[in-house]
Amino acid sequence: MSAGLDGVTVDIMTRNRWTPSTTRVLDDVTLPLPAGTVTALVGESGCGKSMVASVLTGLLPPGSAPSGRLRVGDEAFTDGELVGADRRWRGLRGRRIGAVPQSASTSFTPVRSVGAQLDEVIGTLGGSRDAVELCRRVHLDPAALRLFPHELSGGMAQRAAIAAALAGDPDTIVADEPTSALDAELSADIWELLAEAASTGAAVLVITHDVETMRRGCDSVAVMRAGRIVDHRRLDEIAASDDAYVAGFFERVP
Ligand SMILES: Nc1ncnc2c1ncn2[C@@H]1O[C@H](COP(=O)(O)OP(=O)(O)OP(=O)(O)O)[C@@H](O)[C@H]1O
Ligand code: NI
Repeated sequence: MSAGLDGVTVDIMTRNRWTPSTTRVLDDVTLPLPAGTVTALVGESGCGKSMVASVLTGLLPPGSAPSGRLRVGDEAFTDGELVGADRRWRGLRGRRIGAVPQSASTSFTPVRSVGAQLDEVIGTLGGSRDAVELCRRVHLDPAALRLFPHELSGGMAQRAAIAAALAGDPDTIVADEPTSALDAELSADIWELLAEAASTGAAVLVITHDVETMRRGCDSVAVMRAGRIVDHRRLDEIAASDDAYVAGFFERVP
């Protein structure tokens, strides 16, 4: 099932001493996420990439005033419904939309084994696969289920976090910088894993700074600047852009 943002603008009300002011963090963002593909989202720090993830997961911060439309499969959320208070969000998160956090360490509590925590997620979401099957899907040795989060390597922890995101069999997957803590080889593995999830029909969005290994698993790249999508094309096309801001992200891509 495909997903996508359509003309989404988000203003956040902030209070500076006594003067309320509004910051536009997303400006008319249209980002289609077709089923079966991986879309990468790049852009300078603070340009709004994580806000796009917040829109997709219904987790915009308090004080957000959104407009526009989000589509997830056959569900559509318009304007105020985008803040995530809508009851439909509860059925969506985890089941239709899986989120992979930036740091795997934020997905797991240190006090219980990885297996116990995965079982809990599967139970809550009514997932059809058990923890061992999920491990196989993310190429994680099921022996890791007996371990505590601090006993996993960075790459293993990120695989376990992806396993948790896949537990409810979501058809849209949003990963915010899933490879930022990993070396190039492990990053490439994670991209391949996300591409594998897409090959089973999921729409995958990966927010990243990792242009060197993204070629291992991405179908198109969207570039953001100051809350707007300024370009969105295939990696080979966009890397050859004449625009200095856009091309700047791909300088080190051989
Ligand atoms: N809770 C919040 N309240 C008000 N403004 C916020 C809030 N969270 C983020 N912002 C603002 O929204 C803008 C976009 O932030 P966002 O986190 O989406 O950037 P980003 O592109 O993900 O950056 P990075 O690469 O550093 O993660 C920034 O200007 C930030 O200051
Ligand atoms: Ni971010």
